[in-house]
Amino acid sequence: MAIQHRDYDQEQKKLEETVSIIDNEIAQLREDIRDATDDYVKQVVNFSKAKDLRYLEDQGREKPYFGRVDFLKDEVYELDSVYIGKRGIVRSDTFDSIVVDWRAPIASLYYSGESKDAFYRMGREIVRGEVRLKRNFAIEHGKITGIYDGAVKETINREMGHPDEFLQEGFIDEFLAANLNETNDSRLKDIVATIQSEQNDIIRAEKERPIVVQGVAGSGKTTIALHRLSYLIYNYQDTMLSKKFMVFAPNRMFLTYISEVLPELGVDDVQQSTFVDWAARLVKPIMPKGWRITSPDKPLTLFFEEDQNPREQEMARNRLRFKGSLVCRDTLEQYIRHIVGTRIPFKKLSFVYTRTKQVFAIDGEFIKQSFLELFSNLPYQRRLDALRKHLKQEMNKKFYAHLRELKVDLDKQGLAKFEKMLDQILDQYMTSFPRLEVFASYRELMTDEQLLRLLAPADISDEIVHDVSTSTIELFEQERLEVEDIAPLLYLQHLIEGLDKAGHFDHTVIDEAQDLSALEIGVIALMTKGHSITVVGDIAQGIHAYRGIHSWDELTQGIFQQPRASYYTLSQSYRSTVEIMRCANEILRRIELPETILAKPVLRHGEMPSLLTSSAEIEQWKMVADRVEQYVREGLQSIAIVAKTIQGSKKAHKALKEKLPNITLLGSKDKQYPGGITVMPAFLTKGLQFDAVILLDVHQYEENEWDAKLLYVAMTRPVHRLVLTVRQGENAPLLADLPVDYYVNE
Ligand SMILES: Nc1ncnc2c1ncn2[C@@H]1O[C@H](COP(=O)(O)OP(=O)(O)OP(=O)(O)O)[C@@H](O)[C@H]1O
Repeated sequence: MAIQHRDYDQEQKKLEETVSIIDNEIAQLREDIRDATDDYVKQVVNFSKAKDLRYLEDQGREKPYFGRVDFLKDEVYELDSVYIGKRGIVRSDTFDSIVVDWRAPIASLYYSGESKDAFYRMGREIVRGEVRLKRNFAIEHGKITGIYDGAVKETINREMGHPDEFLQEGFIDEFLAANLNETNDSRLKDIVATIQSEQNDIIRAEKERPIVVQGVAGSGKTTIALHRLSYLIYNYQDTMLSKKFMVFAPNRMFLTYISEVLPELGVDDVQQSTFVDWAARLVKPIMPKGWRITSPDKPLTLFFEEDQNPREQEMARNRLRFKGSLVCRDTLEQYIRHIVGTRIPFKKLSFVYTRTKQVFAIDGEFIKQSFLELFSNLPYQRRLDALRKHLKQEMNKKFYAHLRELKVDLDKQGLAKFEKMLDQILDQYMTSFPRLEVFASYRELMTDEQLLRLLAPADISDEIVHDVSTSTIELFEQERLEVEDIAPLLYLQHLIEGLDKAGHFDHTVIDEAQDLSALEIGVIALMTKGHSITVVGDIAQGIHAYRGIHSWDELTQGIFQQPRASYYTLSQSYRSTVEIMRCANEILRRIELPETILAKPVLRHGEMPSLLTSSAEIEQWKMVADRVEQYVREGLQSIAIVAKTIQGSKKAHKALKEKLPNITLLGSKDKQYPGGITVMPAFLTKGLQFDAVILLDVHQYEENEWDAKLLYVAMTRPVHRLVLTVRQGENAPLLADLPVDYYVNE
């Protein structure tokens, strides 16, 4: 084991030297910032020094680095030995870098592993060479407690051959295994010491290109998207501001959950929001006064609660899917073309200059061509302004040519008079162009069935068009918008007025992106400079039958074409034990998805999932409460009791709160995940993780794609323990083929 490592003494000595340098730096920094100052520049410098000091005192001194990489540069044949830590540390007397920040270009070698032809990028330059050593350290209280050499692929190659065969089975290196076994709470943490090579590629992907990541449950998507923010801000601080970074996630609780890790990564001032909260603020100014937006939970009730009207469900599905689709985007664009084609007369513009009796005219066809071609990239309203300006220039050209021809020299007054007259004529002329108002236009399109039929693509059935317009009429009669109206309204605003550039993001992360609609992602893309977007999600976890992305092609081919998106997949799963993932994968096998890749759990074993069967409700609550108490006694800190629906979670809370007084009921309005014993509906577990999960009434999940996905999401949340409960005599279709040796029946 590590303590006996041949280089142990040498590495321990190196560590002690590093700590001693850090002690000097700490003393120096304390000295530097001791005195208060009025000088603004000094204040800024001191602020930054105080931050460095805090890091060195709190973390740097304790564990200055976690890894080392030895790199033999090709041309100079020089061996660089670099120690890598959470933050870079530079000696202030010699300016030598004693620890390299994990985000620095050269640190990339540490993550890509040993290789004969390794390289890293320094700006535009590519530095090539050979990675001779990749070493990980476990350090506690200034002592090295473990040294692990080699990246997984190389180790296996060296020792056993055929690395890919082993990797298929989730073989991981010892250092990562040691780190994962330490997982004993549900908080998201930084993984800078154990980022895997395929994760590193995503974190360090070029900033100007959108990236789309399909990753299985627990593959680290959320974690690496946040590490990417940290990487970007470190490497592009001249062109990017972290306060202009935006993270979109599915609910407020999840946002608080992820925000805990951001300061650790050195990016504590990024914006975070759900799509609805952010977009609702943008849409408010274009909504009619007094109108409201319906709760985002409403469709969940309609689709997941029992005894709902099937026709109503179908209508809602048709309407909501349409409003979130790229087909809707195309229909909105078609609407603008339709207005231009049918409601603008493009009359001839002409007037008589009374002083010389000269007629000045611009042909209607010329005006039409100018409008269609010259300004096609501008929003409609700005096109009108641009056209007016263009017509004025054309008229002026004609007028001055006329004056030159007559050899007339007009004085200032004469020119001003002409300009005034021209302005009046143009103002009058432009009244023939309808001024579009965003909401009125949207309402017209969505509620006029004939018009919608005319403008929607032919492959959208008449039934869908009918459902969209009749149910939207009903909704609007109650002076209500639904969440799915927001994205098309903003897109229409982009087409008519343009979106406010001041609110643009330097980089955007969209987490759990499969649950947003393609149009919502399209709107976010419009608001992100240079399409610098990181989209992460898992099609298998898309729980909304009525919305969401069904295939990443919708984004890679429908939105991110210029520049083209890079697409990545992650199949290694780090969260749950092998036993839990084996059961969860069985659920996924039951549904056919275009891009399903089953999760490969890392080789971390734990207890078998339990199936608790009860004959009556009262017995079930007792079993659940007993199990929770047992887990608490065992030291598990976060235990989630998960019902299929909101109603179910309320019922469970009521039934359990006497037996478990510390239990907290969570709903989508909650902002804080309190830890401990919680009860919540399955959709709310999205993205979170818990030590243990108890899934209530699994027989309620029906044999359809959406219920299977919802169950899969909930089953992939626990780090250590999974319990499923069913009622005796009830058929649980999604568990029907679960091999009996995959769980313990109790
Ligand atoms: N390279 C790694 N080293 C150590 N832990 C890791 C690594 N990658 C991921 N993890 C851990 O795996 C767990 C799951 O990560 P995360 O929540 O980011 O995954 P996800 O893909 O977003 O999951 P889901 O889609 O299921 O919500 C976390 O506890 C994270 O710390």
